[in-house]
Amino acid sequence: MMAQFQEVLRQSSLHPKPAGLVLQYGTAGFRTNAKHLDHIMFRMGLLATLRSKKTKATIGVMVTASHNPEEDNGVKLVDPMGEMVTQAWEGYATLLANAEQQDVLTSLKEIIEKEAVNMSQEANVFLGRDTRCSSARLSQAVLDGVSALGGHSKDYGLVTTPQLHYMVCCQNTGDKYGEATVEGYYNKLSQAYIQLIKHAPNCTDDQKHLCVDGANGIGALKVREMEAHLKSGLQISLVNDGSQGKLNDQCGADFVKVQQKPPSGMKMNPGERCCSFDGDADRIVYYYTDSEGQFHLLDGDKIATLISTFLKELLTQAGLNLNIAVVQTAYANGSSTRYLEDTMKVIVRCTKTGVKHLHHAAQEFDIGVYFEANGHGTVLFSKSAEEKIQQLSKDPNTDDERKTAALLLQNTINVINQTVGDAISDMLLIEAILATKGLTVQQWDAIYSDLPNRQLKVKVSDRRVIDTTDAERRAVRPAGLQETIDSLVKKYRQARSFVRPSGTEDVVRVYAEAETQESADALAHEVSLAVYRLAGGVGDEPKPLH
Ligand SMILES: CC(=O)N[C@H]1[C@@H](OP(=O)(O)O)O[C@H](CO)[C@@H](O)[C@@H]1O
Ligand SMILES: [Mg+2]
Repeated sequence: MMAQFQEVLRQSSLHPKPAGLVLQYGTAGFRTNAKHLDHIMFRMGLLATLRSKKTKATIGVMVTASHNPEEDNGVKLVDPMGEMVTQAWEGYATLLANAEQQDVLTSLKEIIEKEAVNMSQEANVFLGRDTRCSSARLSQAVLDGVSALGGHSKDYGLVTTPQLHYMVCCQNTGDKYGEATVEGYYNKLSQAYIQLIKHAPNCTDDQKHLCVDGANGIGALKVREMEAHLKSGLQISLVNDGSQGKLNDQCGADFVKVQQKPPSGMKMNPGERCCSFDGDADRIVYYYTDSEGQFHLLDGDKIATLISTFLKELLTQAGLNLNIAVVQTAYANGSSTRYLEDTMKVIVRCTKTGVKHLHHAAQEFDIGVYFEANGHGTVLFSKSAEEKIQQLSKDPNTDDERKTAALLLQNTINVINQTVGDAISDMLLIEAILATKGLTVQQWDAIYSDLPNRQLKVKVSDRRVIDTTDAERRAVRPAGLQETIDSLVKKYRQARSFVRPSGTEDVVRVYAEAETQESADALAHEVSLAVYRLAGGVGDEPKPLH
């Protein structure tokens, strides 16, 4: 053990921490300019190795900064079942990341002791990275961390974030979930997709066509690889494939969602289905322009509605009594929540922002559909739900209609990456649903109409002065803020507004929705002013939008 710690010390000195630099393991891991991350990567290699020893399972490390600019990078840890690393270890990650150079061993030993990690246990770490130019170098730093503690590693190289989550889950379930290779991933998903679209007999080549914006990132590379497996079941036109443009620059899911406009490079014919991935392909949004040239966005809420409608219909056809819930955050459009509750009559849950919260809430149901409005989400099936579906599909006494529904459900399960939101998997599921239901993108969009909404950011000196409750929908601090928001909301029809400190940026986020865009904009502005005045705004006072 002594020799091992000596090796950690030696290697750590090759990955020095800039003195005084403090970073937090935030909503999506560590994320900042790539030049500050070498020591973080090395230390996350160490931590992943400890986590692997502790759980006696393979742990994943993904090097990516998702939708952030090309100059940034970041790292996320993946737990044994492919989920985000558990909260206590996020704390250890922050502790280890911020230890000054001479304190690295002390912090490491503290974690080992607190978690009673058996250091003679074998460790295994899976590594993946996105296409950023800093990612290869930073991946090497992670590998150095793993080897310093004597762990084994497998470097998958360029993969999407959800692909890495998938590999970890496959490995730790003894390949029950699938084969832990990129090829295995393509085979499982594409075979399920091909089975699903067999139930769409009249699908023309036109209907099979989809424009994909790859955000000039890893998703573009992986969609290309996947295409051959789909056997023309989907005709993809890929733009922003990384051959020219810059990663996430004027393109990608985050750009399209926030700017509410198409990415550069996308030529859109009226009514044509288009979608955008983000920089690590764990988010997707759809959109089209109508015959008047008006842009229409179909975000995570519309996706959750489409998927849950489809699943609910199949459950009815199959005669299966399984509960189904949709998990959202406060950012979900009020129209979607109302439609889900009142018309679809599914259970709706609201959690705090951040995928891990949604994922955990979704685990409490037979079938849990979760999506953030920005397009990050997936569907979870409980073990017993999967078993019931499987039994039904094999039962010789089941009539044809029920059997067909059960088989569709089974293929739906197989096309979904249950470990985490996955742009490629979500795309295949959405395409299969539209094809089997014979829906155009306009018909999907017309299921309900979004309430006009606006998101703004306010700079304050310390965003932690804002404290929220009720899944971030109400502010309990500073005094008077919630009362002010309540009285502003009362001025507008169908209005709702809330504020919360961002977990990834140094800002307070303001959300407002109302009957008209003018009202939503005015309300967002007035609430921004209230935040600025009551929560220590810095810089210029927020200006009205119009
Ligand atoms: C309003 C919004 O879109 N917030 C995003 C953003 O979190 P904030 O805590 O709001 O900065 O980044 C998270 C990580 O990618 C994502 O999970 C979340 O949905
Ligand atoms: Mg992402």
